[in-house]
Amino acid sequence: MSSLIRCDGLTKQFGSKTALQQVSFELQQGDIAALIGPNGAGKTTLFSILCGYLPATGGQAQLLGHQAGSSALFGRIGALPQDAQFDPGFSIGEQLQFYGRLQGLSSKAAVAETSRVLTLVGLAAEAGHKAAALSHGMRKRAAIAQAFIGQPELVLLDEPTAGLDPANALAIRQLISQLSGQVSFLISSHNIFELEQLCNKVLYLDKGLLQASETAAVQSDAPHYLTLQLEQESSDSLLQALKLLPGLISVQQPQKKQLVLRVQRDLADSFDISLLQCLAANGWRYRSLTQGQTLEQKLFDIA
Ligand SMILES: Nc1ncnc2c1ncn2[C@@H]1O[C@H](COP(=O)(O)OP(=O)(O)OP(=O)(O)O)[C@@H](O)[C@H]1O
Repeated sequence: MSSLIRCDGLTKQFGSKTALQQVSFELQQGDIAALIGPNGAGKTTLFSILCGYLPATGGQAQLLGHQAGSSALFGRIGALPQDAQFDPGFSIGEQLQFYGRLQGLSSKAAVAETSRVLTLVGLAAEAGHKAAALSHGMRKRAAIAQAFIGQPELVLLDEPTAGLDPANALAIRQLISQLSGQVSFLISSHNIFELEQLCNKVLYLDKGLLQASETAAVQSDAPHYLTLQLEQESSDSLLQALKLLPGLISVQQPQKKQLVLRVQRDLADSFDISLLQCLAANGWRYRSLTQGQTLEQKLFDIA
């Protein structure tokens, strides 16, 4: 298997501030890797160096066998920067076409590619809209669409689900899952749980240091966990309704407003959808729905 990303002793200083300290790791083609860490850990700095937006202060970063920022990587890598913005003066479609032209596509190919990537993220009908006319979730999906223009081999997504509601976040995870096999991914997030199902590698960064680099090795038959934080206390009728959902193995109630659901892994995606539909249909409001319970515990023995 050939190398997807290889970093050796990567260091980044901003004046006296060390954002990355001797970071070394290697990912292989086909990997779907999670880059996890708290605020200020250095995730965006690492992304920016890999994308060629920022030079490293020391060490090496290679993607697909080339130095980060090399012209040989042009068109082979797609990226969603954390603060991706659209120009308010042009429609989403016009901007994606322009981006396609910058990648060297003909006008006709740029139009076709824009239509392909907007369809991928479920926004084909919104091509003529300006960013201001789209919801936050739609803007995020449009920015993700941009990262897929030109069919890159590697896509870097910095916080692709930040600020999205559970249904939109699920749609993004499903898209990534659907494209895995054709595209390799490096995805950053604060939340290890939401990437648990998607990723086969985990890089854990804290204070600029790579604390752990692990193979996730989630077994295909291991149960999937969901933590549901309710706005009100749970009730018997809610528990009864949840028990009817296909795929549920068991429910625990660690706190009055919190439920931990154990779900069959092969039904996890359809379970998420039926759970959200069940909550909406019964008017049960929830504060958050987070994925998983196991991976961080495996890495750090928190349990
Ligand atoms: N341009 C800059 N100038 C000075 N310091 C910076 C700069 N960019 C980042 N830093 C510092 O480097 C460290 C790492 O920041 P970075 O944005 O990479 O973290 P992060 O893991 O992406 O955080 P978050 O999850 O909050 O986005 C932080 O201490 C930050 O203050």
